[in-house]
Amino acid sequence: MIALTGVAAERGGRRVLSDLDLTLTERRIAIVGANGSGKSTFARLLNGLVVPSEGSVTVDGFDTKSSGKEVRRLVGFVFQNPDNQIVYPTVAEDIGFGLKGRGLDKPAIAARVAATLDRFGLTGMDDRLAHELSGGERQMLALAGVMATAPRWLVMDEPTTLLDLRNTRRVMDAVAALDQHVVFVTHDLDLIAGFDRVLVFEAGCLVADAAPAEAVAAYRAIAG
Ligand SMILES: Nc1ncnc2c1ncn2[C@@H]1O[C@H](COP(=O)(O)OP(=O)(O)OP(=O)(O)O)[C@@H](O)[C@H]1O
Repeated sequence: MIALTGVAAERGGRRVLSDLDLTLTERRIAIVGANGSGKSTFARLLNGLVVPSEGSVTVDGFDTKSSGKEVRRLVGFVFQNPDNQIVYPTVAEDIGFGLKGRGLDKPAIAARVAATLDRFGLTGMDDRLAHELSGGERQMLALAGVMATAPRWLVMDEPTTLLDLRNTRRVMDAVAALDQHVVFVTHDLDLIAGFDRVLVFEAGCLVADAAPAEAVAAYRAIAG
């Protein structure tokens, strides 16, 4: 469970989110709202990339302020642009990187990398240079790299924005197959129809928190 208690957050010294009191337990949670409404900031609060200026955020009891390391193991984060998280030249090295420091020996890392490539449709791409992959392949690599570390929660910040229809479908199919809890930030309202819960942000406030049909109607009403 992720719990936000009396949370406010600042970016660049300015308050951009206020009055957040909610618990997240569902498996598929979407975050929608206008540009600048605070969606990315909310997503970043969940894994400690941003810590609250007021209140607290806890993940399974670990506070993001005082237990950042534990929180980042529990909550994986996928950025809009995969280039922000692919750090190693080849596909296999990049996935292996995230597994270092977890008490796995070399053969165990190799086995986990191979299984992950398989699972995300990247089989045989081990030695491909990440920067030579297509945008869709790079986003799958970013997702695979995070999932290889087996987080309990996955936060995705507009992961399909740079993708064409086919690759968007590919990412959404991969997400649908995950056992993990997923928090998914998007402007594409078609993608979230089957989600359990949708949070709507407007000007730094949570203004609707409901099932998709009701939340999307509230969002459309606000957007005019
Ligand atoms: N690093 C930063 N420094 C200063 N201000 C920031 C920073 N990041 C975000 N902000 C500001 O915080 C507010 C909320 O931004 P945030 O990125 O959370 O919104 P968003 O809803 O994700 O927007 P978008 O849909 O455009 O991605 C905006 O006013 C933005 O300008």
